[in-house]
Amino acid sequence: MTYVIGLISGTSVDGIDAALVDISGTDLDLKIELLAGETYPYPVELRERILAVCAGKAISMAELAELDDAIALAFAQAAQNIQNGHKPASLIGSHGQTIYHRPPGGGGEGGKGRGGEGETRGIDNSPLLYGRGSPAPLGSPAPLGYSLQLGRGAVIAHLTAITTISNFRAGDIAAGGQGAPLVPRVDAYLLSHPQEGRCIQNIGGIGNLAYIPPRRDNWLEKILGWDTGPGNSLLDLAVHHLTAGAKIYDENGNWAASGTPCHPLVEQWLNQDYFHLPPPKSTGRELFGVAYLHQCLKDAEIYQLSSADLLATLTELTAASIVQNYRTFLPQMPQQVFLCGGGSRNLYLKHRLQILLQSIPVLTTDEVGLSADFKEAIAFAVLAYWRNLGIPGNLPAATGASQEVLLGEICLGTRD
Ligand SMILES: Nc1ncnc2c1ncn2[C@@H]1O[C@H](COP(=O)(O)OP(=O)(O)OP(=O)(O)O)[C@@H](O)[C@H]1O
Ligand SMILES: CC(=O)N[C@H]1[C@@H]2OC[C@@H](O2)[C@@H](O)[C@@H]1O[C@H](C)C(=O)O
Repeated sequence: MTYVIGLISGTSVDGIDAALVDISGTDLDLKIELLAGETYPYPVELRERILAVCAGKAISMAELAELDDAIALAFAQAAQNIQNGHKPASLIGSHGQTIYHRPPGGGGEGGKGRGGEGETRGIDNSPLLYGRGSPAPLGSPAPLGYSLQLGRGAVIAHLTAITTISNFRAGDIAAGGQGAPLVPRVDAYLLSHPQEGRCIQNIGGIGNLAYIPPRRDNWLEKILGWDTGPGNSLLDLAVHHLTAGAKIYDENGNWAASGTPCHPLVEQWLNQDYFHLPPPKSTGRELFGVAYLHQCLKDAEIYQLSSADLLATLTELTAASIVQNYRTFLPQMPQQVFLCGGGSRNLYLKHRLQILLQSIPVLTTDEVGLSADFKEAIAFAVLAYWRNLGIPGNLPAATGASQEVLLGEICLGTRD
């Protein structure tokens, strides 16, 4: 039994999800108990700075250092707070805050071409048109991916005096992988079923899935995972735009539910390259961000949609892109789909997924005993625990890495 803290702020940049978890076992005997889970919202000014950088704002190295420190401090504070009233943790797994993600291959599978503010690349700035990009010159190796998470583990380890593992994506990327998604291996051990094939669908800012076949024969070799595309990112940006910043998300999907999706637009948007790119694939706000929303708004002009219709249409894009990913790339459809992440609280989105998936039940991971809100934070606690035991954390079938690797860098929790 080991008390571990998992910390992550995801692509929604809404705050730091912290989980204090009691972990035992290692793979099929892996067990977790969530002792405490809390979201600590970022101070408004820090959130705005992070979002601006994610949207492509150019900052100086000094500003980058300042941002890194502010994030590390907020993560260390979250680690301290989540332990209140509990036995102290012996390990922290801190994902940090992604501010930039470029998938490998240099083909723009999600990391290129969104043309955000500050974007200086001389490429097609239309996020809807930019896709597979130009091939690398003959003889040159495909470029590795790059993924930058802020919130240095060394600072968290020092401030908390707890050994901290961070920078989880770098090892997978060095082995040629996407560096994402990393949660599917944890999902596999916590959520597999002896008879049922399951999809675990995270709907955060970005959506990702883990496909877990029934737990028999060589099931582990058949697990898949990839980023499906937008989760809530476009919805949140649209709500912010439509309310001039007064609201930042569509609570329970109520606003979208009062509108009607424009299906021709959804069909048009589903032609976008990312949805047709075979896995392994990953993406981020670099593609499904501000510039993407603006292109959507432009496309929607000729239909003269109301605000509610626009939100219903963007919600439909999220739901339909998830289902299109399943139908195109899964060896077979799952028997059950379990949602997690903030989007699982969007009742209209959940309803649309259920309609599109017809007879396949759409549930949440809460219904099988794993917190839908804190699953990602729990997963980074488990990844740290594995790293500490010398157990690899990536799933090459999900990330495309050439091999299993140890994920994360260890900073000992010693104070001078
Ligand atoms: N009650 C709710 N109704 C509708 N949407 C909600 C609700 N609660 C949360 N959300 C959505 O969930 C988002 C946050 O989800 P989550 O914390 O899972 O994302 P994330 O972890 O930042 O992203 P990612 O998984 O891509 O890294 C919010 O920005 C909002 O859009
Ligand atoms: C670069 C990065 O932070 N990617 C996130 C993001 O958020 C959802 C999706 O895109 C996912 O694949 C990944 O995170 C989760 C935690 C993962 O690695 O499994």
